[in-house]
Amino acid sequence: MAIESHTDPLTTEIAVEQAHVDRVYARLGDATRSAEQVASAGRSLFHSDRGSYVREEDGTGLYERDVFAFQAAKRLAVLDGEHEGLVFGRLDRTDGEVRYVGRIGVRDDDYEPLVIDWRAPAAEPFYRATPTLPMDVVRRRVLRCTGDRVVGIEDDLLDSENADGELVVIGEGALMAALSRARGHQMRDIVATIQGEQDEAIRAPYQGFTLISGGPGTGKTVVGLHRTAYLLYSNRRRFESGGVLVVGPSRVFLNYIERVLPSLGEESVTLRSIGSVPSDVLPVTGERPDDPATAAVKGSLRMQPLLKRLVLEPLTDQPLELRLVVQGQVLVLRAPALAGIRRDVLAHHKLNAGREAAEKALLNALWRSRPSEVDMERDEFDDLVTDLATFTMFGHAWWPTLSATTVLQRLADPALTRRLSQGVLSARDADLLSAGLTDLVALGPTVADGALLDELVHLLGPVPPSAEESETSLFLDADSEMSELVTTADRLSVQREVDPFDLPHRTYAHVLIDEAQDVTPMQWRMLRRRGASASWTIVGDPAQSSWPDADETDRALREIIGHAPVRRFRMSTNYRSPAEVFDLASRVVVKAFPDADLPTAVRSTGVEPLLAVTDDLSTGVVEHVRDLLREVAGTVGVICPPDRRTEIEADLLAADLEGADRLAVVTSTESKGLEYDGVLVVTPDDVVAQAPGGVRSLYVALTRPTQRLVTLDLGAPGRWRP
Ligand SMILES: Nc1ncnc2c1ncn2[C@@H]1O[C@H](COP(=O)(O)OP(=O)(O)OP(=O)(O)O)[C@@H](O)[C@H]1O
Repeated sequence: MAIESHTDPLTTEIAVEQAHVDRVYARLGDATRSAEQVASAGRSLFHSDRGSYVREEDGTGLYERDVFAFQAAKRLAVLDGEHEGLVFGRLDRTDGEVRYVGRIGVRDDDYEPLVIDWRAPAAEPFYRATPTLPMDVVRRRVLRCTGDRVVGIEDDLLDSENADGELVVIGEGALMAALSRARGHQMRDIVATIQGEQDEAIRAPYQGFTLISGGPGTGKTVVGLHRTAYLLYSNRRRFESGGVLVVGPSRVFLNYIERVLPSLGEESVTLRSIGSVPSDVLPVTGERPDDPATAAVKGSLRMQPLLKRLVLEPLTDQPLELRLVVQGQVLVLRAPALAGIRRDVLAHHKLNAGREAAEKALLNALWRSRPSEVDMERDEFDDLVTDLATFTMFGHAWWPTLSATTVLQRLADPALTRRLSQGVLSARDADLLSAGLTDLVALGPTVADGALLDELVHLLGPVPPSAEESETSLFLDADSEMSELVTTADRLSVQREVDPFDLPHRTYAHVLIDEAQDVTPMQWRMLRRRGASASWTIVGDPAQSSWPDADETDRALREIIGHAPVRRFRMSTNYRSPAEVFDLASRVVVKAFPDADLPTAVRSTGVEPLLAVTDDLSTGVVEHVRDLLREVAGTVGVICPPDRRTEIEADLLAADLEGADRLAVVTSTESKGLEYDGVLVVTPDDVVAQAPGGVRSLYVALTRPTQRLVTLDLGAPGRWRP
């Protein structure tokens, strides 16, 4: 149908862009069909180490453009058709050239670009050009698409002097439109509206350590994820074969961010919650929280010497002497001799790898202690002794293979813990630790236990597979698998042969740590094992930290960094919270932490936060949640102290609220990194009292809303108010 001249400029421009988008999808359809034929013929020859993935570099027998189109089509298949279009940007340049920018690159039959991948250097001006530095761009256009349909356009005129008189400019800017959109349960990519300072961090070279800091809502998480996609694009061979690990604070957080990388066309990344990082060496993962005081002990570097002592501590039910009969003569090794052998062997071997050496040392000691009546050659003596059932049984009992869980569980005994932790932990901390380990076997490890178990695997050496089986069945439950997202990279690592004498940690070529301010010193040690020769991106905001000893965690991080090159980026704009909400949150945090890095909120809604007081918490919560569900189109979060959660969940369930599928009840710790359109913070004073970070945890809660904030005090205005 011809476009009528009297249609409005938006309709006309949409039709123009739709025509180009149609060409792109048509090209992809054709290319996929022909490339699949070529690829399936060539697959047996060029099968890559990534399963069904034919590498761009491996296409020796395929025409380069076919491989290219095949890759593009494969990536297209993972895009979320309902939300995200393939093409999202257009640049009109001063020289008249038009470039389209998309989630992936697509070329036409003549290998001319129809769409440039957003990560390619040619797409850089899309993110960096400004009216003061237009980089030869006259107009930047953001296309809003639903699947393959163009539904909206937002333009920025960057160089009015060089603009052709016919150039149409539409909309008030894509960023504001994107920021005002209702939020769902999952984070979206921001590929169409990445801002200049964010782009610099995204495209920074991979080597060494890239540290990204900034206050709440400045896009640190989303920038980290886009950087991951950028690194995979720009160094695919290195990062796809070496693996990329993304670590976030919790399973809830992973669920929240899990769509972002696939929507950018990247799937070969391993996402793990901090509690599930050791799942490569342990059959269990930790998602349970500890109470803040116990978590502080478990996360501290003081645990390191304690665990070392624990590994050297003989088991209580170990035999005290070895006694056996050879040629009618009794040979005996008593406790001091056994202790000496144990010490010598452990000086050179990890416990689980030391059994053979221990047996040899026992044979040596027995040989030396034999009475003269024993008359035989050394070889004969060794054969005879090793065949004795007494000797074998002694070996099992005296030098058992130990799992990390079995060893850590010993610290649930307060007397042992107090003795072993002398000079390292106070008596109070030792008791907290013991109490915090009583449920280790019954309930599985806590998040903080994960790093302790990992340290123990490191100290003990892995349990050989045959010995592991009985341990494995202890905890495996449906839940434990959900704390990580299994990707191609994981599946490959599972297929790896296990060498019981080799440390089995999976290592990665790049590691991205989000919410790094909450990583404890013991967790940093655990992470370092996964990225010993990796490059790192570390994202965080100290003002949102739950960790009581900032110096200790800084030290642990500095130790990881060593002399590697460090690059720092600071994000300065808060894209999440309206100015009215962030103003309140900043006043709360600076009262306790005057050095907090406060960004500038980019958006204002004109609606002040509502600071409410109620005499009846149940009624108050239900009323305010009902109002919020009516006022915002997207999600509503109720952020409460841990001890009120069950009661609030029950009240909300009983109230049968309309729109409850948009509603979530979380603690401030769980709300880390998440956001909701409307937020109700219940009894902020209790949040301060019960959460590990005190006022900093309340600051996290107050900075979660994208639209509305309500706080609810019980009985009288709270002490938290600025
Ligand atoms: N350039 C952008 N365009 C559109 N949306 C953006 C942009 N940058 C950030 N956002 C949005 O701002 C919100 C906050 O981003 P993000 O969660 O990454 O911030 P953060 O710095 O990690 O926050 P916090 O420290 O509070 O967890 C998200 O909804 C994100 O999509």
